[in-house]
Amino acid sequence: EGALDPLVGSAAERVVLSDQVAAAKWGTDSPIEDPEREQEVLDGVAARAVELGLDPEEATRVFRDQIEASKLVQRGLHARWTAHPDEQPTERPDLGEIRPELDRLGEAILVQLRDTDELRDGPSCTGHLVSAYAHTARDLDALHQAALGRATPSICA
Ligand SMILES: C=C(O[C@@H]1C=C(C(=O)O)C=C[C@H]1O)C(=O)O
Repeated sequence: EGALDPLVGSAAERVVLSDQVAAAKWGTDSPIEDPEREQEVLDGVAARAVELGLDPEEATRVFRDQIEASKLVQRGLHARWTAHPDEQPTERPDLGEIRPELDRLGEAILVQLRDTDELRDGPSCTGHLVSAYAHTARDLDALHQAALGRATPSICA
């Protein structure tokens, strides 16, 4: 397993969990983009980054990309469900139960950022990142591959 595989794997899990977010919001008034929740996520990330000895600005940059990737999945799925009503979700998960799962993955991502801090600062980062992306993306469909691509560029400093 490559050095960045766990980190990119957690980013992929967050992208896949965004399917549940998309289903929770489908057919409701809840918009895909919720700036207040985004700010909460980013404030929490910055505070936790300091505790872990990470640069809070770097950690925040990584999470802005995680958030954009999640919205990419949600927009992609809502477009798919509009075009193909037979694929619409039949059950609506509770957003209040999914957000703690997103927070749990966020913690994993932060710990993995800490564990890879030195490697990510060095010249081998891009190679490790491409390799981790390739391993991880194999298991994803095109939408989630695109989202993982959106989630990962900020990983190398
Ligand atoms: C995932 C959500 O959708 C969007 C993406 C967010 C994220 O990735 O953390 C946060 C708020 C929303 O803009 C959500 O509403 O929880």
